[in-house]
Amino acid sequence: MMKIEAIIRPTKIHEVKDALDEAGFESVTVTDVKGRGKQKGVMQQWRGRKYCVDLLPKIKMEMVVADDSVDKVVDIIMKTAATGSIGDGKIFIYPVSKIIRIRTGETDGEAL
Ligand SMILES: Nc1ncnc2c1ncn2[C@@H]1O[C@H](COP(=O)(O)OP(=O)(O)OP(=O)(O)O)[C@@H](O)[C@H]1O
Repeated sequence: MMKIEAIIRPTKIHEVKDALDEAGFESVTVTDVKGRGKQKGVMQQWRGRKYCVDLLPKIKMEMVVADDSVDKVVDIIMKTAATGSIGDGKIFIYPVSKIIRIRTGETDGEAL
């Protein structure tokens, strides 16, 4: 079991979520976050004055899936979250040691 954590543009969340849902990956945790990548924010202008917005709003999606689903989920996120411009985001993948469904006590694959 692997956890896929994707930091994406807020404007892309519905497209990504719908595509994952259509492929049978409906379980997800979504959080509003702020962050920055290599470009360290963006310059903006307000009333003639320039200022740097250091931390940009992003969406963090977290999904735990079976090992053999990782490539498929990553592929869907790559295809739907990309615009080709800087700030498209990043995907981090971690191993998960245990899952427990609180309602039934089922574990691991049965609790996915
Ligand atoms: N190394 C990192 N560690 C933690 N969070 C990161 C890391 N890289 C990116 N992020 C998160 O992902 C978001 C989007 O990253 P972003 O796409 O700007 O990365 P990048 O490396 O600058 O790539 P790009 O050149 O495509 O912009 C950031 O705002 C931040 O929240």
